[in-house]
Amino acid sequence: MSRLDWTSHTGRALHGSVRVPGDKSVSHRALMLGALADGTSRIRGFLEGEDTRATARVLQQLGVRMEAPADGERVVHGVGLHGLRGTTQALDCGNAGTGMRLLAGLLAGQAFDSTLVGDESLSKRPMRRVTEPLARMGAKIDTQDGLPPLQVRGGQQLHGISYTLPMASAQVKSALLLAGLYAQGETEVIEPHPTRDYTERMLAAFGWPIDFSPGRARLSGGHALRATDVDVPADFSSAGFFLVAASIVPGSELRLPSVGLNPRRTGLLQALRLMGADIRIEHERESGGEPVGDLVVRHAPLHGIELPEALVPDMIDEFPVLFVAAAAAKGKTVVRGAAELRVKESDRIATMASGLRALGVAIEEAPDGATIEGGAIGGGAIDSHGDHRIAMSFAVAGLVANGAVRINDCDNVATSFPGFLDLANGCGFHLGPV
Ligand SMILES: O=C(O)C1=C[C@@H](OP(=O)(O)O)[C@@H](O)[C@H](O)C1
Ligand SMILES: C=C(OP(=O)(O)O)C(=O)O
Repeated sequence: MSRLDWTSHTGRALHGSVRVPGDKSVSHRALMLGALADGTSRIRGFLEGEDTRATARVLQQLGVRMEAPADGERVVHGVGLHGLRGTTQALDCGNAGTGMRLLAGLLAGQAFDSTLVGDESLSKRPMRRVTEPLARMGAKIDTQDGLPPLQVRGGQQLHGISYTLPMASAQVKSALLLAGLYAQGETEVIEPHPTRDYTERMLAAFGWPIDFSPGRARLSGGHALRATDVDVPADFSSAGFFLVAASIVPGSELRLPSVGLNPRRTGLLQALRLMGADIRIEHERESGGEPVGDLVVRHAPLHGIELPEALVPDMIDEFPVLFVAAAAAKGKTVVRGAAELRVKESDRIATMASGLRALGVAIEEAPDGATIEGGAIGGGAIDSHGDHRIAMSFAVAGLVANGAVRINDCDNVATSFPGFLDLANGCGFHLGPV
């Protein structure tokens, strides 16, 4: 297959209003809960990304009818908690860790067998973190040495457990809560550090009794989900590329309307402010049970920081672009406590370190982070390793580099951010296919 490469050049100052697409985490969950609900749910602001479309296709393979009346809209005809139909076909989650891990929990309680598969990158990502606690609940899931494909055996009676997560992971928490819908008794999940709570909030919105507070969630089986409409906010992680871009390009000012501001997602905002960024929140409001607001970011000189470790789970997907901000900042930035980055779509510590080094940036890797010497970024060629966030982060680096930045293998940007190229060029990037 031919791979799409991009080149990013310095352009003009960034200006305008950038409407980034819908939140990926919320879109996956809205499809899943809509599918299991009684009645019809309408999702607005749905992310038309490859990850979330893969989840939609999997649910359709399991007998859920869905319509797409417009771009960014889905009507999901729920089949009820016990209405999914098994299929002998493999269920392809594409590139999405979220899709596969949440579906593993959801499928563990069904009466039928299923097989979950993924692309090359997903096939290397650890699944024992979900299969082990699910097995404690009575699930039977076979893996290839802890890796996909997952063979989920149906017909198992699950029972609730109390489980303390060994790592901060909203995906593992959510997998257990979804299995908990089918379990006898109570399922409790305790986290070492609170993570995004979309599953908990959305279960409550679909009428399932759930008790949750930061770091803890508890529910019992034996209830029903009631269809409800979901308004998906714009994805803070997608906004993150523009927050860094406008911060580092002199003369820039961007407005990012209606961005989801769930506090478990906005660690990058705090990190950038600690570095000296000028980011304002306007029109803060609530939409669909989630805080949203318009972000206004202006250029400001950034300086290096020692990133507070407590922020790490709240910005787990934003490290690639934070590394670019650190490379463009004055002084040294130290990141620790972020070992989870090594098991994302790529090893994001290693891919960022090799990419930044190729652009002449001094960066030292640690097992759980990196130390980055800010200063000049040069031109050069980097490999995204098929990782969407790495590709977009280096597109941002190109804005301030002393020469063109060539980014290999950018097809995967469509997994989380379809339309990135046009939105970026519309506000002043100088980015295009090679
Ligand atoms: O629950 C979710 O929607 C997600 C949780 C995070 O993964 P982990 O649970 O592995 O930290 C994040 O990296 C991913 O992009 C989306
Ligand atoms: C890690 C990510 O997603 P997932 O785990 O769903 O593949 C991401 O989008 O950065």
